[in-house]
Amino acid sequence: MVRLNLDAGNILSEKVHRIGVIALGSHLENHGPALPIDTDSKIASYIALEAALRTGARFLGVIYGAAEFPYVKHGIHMEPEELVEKELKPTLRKARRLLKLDAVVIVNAHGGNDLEDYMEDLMEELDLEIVWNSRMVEIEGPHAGSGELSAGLILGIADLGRLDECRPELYPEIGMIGLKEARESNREIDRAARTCEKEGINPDPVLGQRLLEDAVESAVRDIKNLLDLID
Ligand SMILES: Nc1nc(N[C@@H]2O[C@H](COP(=O)(O)O)[C@@H](O)[C@H]2O)c(NC=O)c(=O)[nH]1
Ligand SMILES: [Fe+2]
Repeated sequence: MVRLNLDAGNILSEKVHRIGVIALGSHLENHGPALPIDTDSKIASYIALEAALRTGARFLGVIYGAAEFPYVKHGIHMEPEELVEKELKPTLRKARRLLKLDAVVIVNAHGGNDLEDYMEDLMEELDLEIVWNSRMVEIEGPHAGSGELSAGLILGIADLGRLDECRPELYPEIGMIGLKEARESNREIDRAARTCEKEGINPDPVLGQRLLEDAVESAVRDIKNLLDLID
């Protein structure tokens, strides 16, 4: 049996090898003409990878698939139960077994992944400490709005040459301004839509950097807290 060099690399401590960081977003979701359909997965993956690089935690990649409320129709999504049972649970089970993990931080960057209430049972069934981190969704503001576009600008996935086409009458998903059913069904979405209507879409690299840094530092804090938790 090979003895691994657990003390090597930019690690917080040898225990950090037992903590995984996995990204969860959405790969198939319209974000207007200036951002790709997998914007949420790319933002989540950046945050998860950067947090792993800064702490030495295991980067576990990205989950395929995403959930969404039925009244939000801007992409291709699955039911939350299906995402948990068919994607998240088997992936975490395999990671725990193969990498001998004791804990995982799930970095979510898609507003429709309303999975926090599933975490308790998941921890129980997998005998795994799990932290659900949705910091980016909490701070970015409206869907495909200034916040997401600015983060996309920093990641190099935003096409500002198409900014003049970023009009809700052409792309109703922007700020969810044109998603009538979603706005009538969810006060949060309606509020975000009204903010977007008022403020417009303004790409700002300083805002983008600040949002991403805030989200990465949030995931780093979760990893540090888990280090104190696992013995
Ligand atoms: N997709 C859903 N989003 C939201 N909320 C609003 O959208 C963004 C999330 O956009 P993403 O592209 O990152 O998914 C979020 O910041 C909110 O402004 C929902 N509303 C939740 O309360 C939702 O149900 N689905
Ligand atoms: Fe999303």
